[in-house]
Amino acid sequence: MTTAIAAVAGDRATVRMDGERMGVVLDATGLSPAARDALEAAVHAAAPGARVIVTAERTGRALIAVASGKGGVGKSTIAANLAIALARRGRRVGMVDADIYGPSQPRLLGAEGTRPQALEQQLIPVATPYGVPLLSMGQLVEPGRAIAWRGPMTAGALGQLVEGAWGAADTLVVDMPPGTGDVQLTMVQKHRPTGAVIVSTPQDLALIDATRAIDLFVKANVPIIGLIENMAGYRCPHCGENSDPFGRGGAEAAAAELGIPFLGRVPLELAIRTASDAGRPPAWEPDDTIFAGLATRVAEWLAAR
Ligand SMILES: Nc1ncnc2c1ncn2[C@@H]1O[C@H](COP(=O)(O)OP(=O)(O)OP(=O)(O)O)[C@@H](O)[C@H]1O
Repeated sequence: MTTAIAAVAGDRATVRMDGERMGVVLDATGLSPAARDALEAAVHAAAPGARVIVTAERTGRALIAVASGKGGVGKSTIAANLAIALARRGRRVGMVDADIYGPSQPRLLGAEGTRPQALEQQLIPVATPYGVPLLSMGQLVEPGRAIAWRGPMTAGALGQLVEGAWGAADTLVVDMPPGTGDVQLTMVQKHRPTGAVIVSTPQDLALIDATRAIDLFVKANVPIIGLIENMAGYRCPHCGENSDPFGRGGAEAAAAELGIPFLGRVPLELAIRTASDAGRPPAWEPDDTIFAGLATRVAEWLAAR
């Protein structure tokens, strides 16, 4: 079978055994999307049953997937604020909202109701008041209709967002849907994120889910930049006192156990919710230290790679 793969793909193919199953990594650098698809189909035909992963053409642009094992942990809030905080540190950041089941970036980034224009079939990101241009699933599909989308449609939509006209952007933050579905698989297989940031809450259950999300990236050889603990402790809006209803240090310990870096904690704070829901991300405030700290760690990771 290896000879058959070499016959159709030459040295673009690297064959690995994944347990009982054959895995083929195809380097599609320099190929057009059509040639890439044809090569992938030829390898599938030459090696029936093998798992084929196509690596997208490498550009200098970093792609950071922000993911969580389950919904409602604040992944979108963290993604928006991390993007802004990275932009404030001098990176040129774009936001891809791939959360097909609950695209919230247009609201979080104060760009609700916007629609991107297309130029020669390439989507042009919309500007936001925070210097982070945006393309969102929510701009491509009527609210509530994405639920009925199947794999190929979600894969196509994700491709349109990631391959938009991002111009000078050197970093794309991708707000992933929760869990480990079609969008995640397409993301890791076709678009090869530079790294993944995992968001979790302090409760054990969320961390079990986070572990599943981490696995998906690890199996696909996508490095984990680190874990962010959100809703970590409660900061009282009246007295400013911090309390930890779910205990303290759980996520940090879990990160150590999983062998991944811990990027920091974001407290559960009424002001974060009200400002975020009103389209005024807290990372934009001059006195922000929470998201600035997270962005520093992510920027250092990007610089060191
Ligand atoms: N640190 C925080 N303090 C207070 N509220 C927060 C915090 N983080 C997120 N929230 C609020 O929790 C709610 C859920 O957050 P968000 O939409 O970011 O979660 P999510 O994980 O992206 O959810 P989904 O997967 O459903 O899109 C929002 O109302 C948000 O404002």
